[in-house]
Amino acid sequence: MTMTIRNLTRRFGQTEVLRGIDLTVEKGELVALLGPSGSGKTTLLRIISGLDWPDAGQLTVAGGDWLAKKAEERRTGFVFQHYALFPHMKVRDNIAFGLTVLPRDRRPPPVQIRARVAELLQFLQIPHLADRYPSELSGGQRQRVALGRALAIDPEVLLLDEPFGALDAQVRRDLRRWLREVHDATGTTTIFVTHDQEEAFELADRVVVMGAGQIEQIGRPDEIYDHPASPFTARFLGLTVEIPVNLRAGRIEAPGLDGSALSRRAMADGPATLFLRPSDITPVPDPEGAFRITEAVSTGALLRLRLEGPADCIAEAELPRRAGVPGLIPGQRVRLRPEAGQIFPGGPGPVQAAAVPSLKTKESLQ
Ligand SMILES: Nc1ncnc2c1ncn2[C@@H]1O[C@H](COP(=O)(O)OP(=O)(O)OP(=O)(O)O)[C@@H](O)[C@H]1O
Repeated sequence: MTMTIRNLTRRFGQTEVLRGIDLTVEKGELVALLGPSGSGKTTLLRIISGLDWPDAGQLTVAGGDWLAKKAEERRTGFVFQHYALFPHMKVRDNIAFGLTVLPRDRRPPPVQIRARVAELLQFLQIPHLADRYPSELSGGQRQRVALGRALAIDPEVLLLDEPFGALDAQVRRDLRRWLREVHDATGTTTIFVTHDQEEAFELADRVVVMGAGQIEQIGRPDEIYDHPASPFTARFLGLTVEIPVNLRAGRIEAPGLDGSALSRRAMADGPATLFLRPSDITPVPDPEGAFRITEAVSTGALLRLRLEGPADCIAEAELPRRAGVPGLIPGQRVRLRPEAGQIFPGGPGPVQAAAVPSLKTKESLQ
């Protein structure tokens, strides 16, 4: 079933924490809510689950009004960052919990509950943990059990709030893959909250970028990565180098910038700001170059350069250290060759948050 959210707002005192959220999640989709701390992701998830209520707006699932239903009537499965397993219950009893507390008329008989738990333990690859207590599990194992408990009731919507946030990087990666497999096998509509870009992009069918209580952009991971629609999204997705440029006949011009690798833009002439990822900048040694290397740091695999340009413009470039371009040492002059980037109208100072003009290939502009 489809979930539709329309113009949802939520205020805490004077602070508007959700400011008109519009979102549709299709049946069986895995959607990631991605955004910095405080952008309203958890508040939105809590409203969907029925743990919190909006001040205005609509939330429907399969056409039915979910705001008219209490949390326990909504059939959502919820997994939090901090394991909310019952410490005095074994794993099998934790997983069974949601079924054992159903009202008598909807509660399956004990034999069916046991069968459902056994099936989930197998499916989630944790049958060997069935008789352990939560204190005898690793963090990753606890989150597998927490997902089992959320899935036991066969939820209409599965809600995950930073479920892997407290785990180390390798376990997170393993669990991410595992979760995607579980999702593909169950087809449960899933909304996943994270502030980790890599996690959102690897896991989700669509990513919803949130900033300050608003949706900044919705799209497939590659779409968003390649074409961030606002300066906010660009900065959040790592396009942290901002260079004031001038647009002339679709060409990007700035002192010390070699824009030859960038396609022409279908934008009006005038001042603009070019947003770049440090890894998309190639510094080319050039005695006449307008940028000067002020710092070079090796992280092992990468060489990170800090560059100072005209009009106090500071840039950062990051390249594989083994590429070993000679001359990239502090004091040397370079020009910058961006391999990819995003441009927004407006010069130095606040950049217009207007929707990004569509990127055209060189061919389509000729
Ligand atoms: N019960 C509450 N009372 C007052 N303010 C609240 C309450 N719950 C959340 N907020 C505020 O609402 C804003 C959004 O919080 P929310 O937890 O939804 O953000 P988030 O994007 O999930 O952040 P994080 O990634 O840190 O969990 C924050 O500024 C927070 O302080």
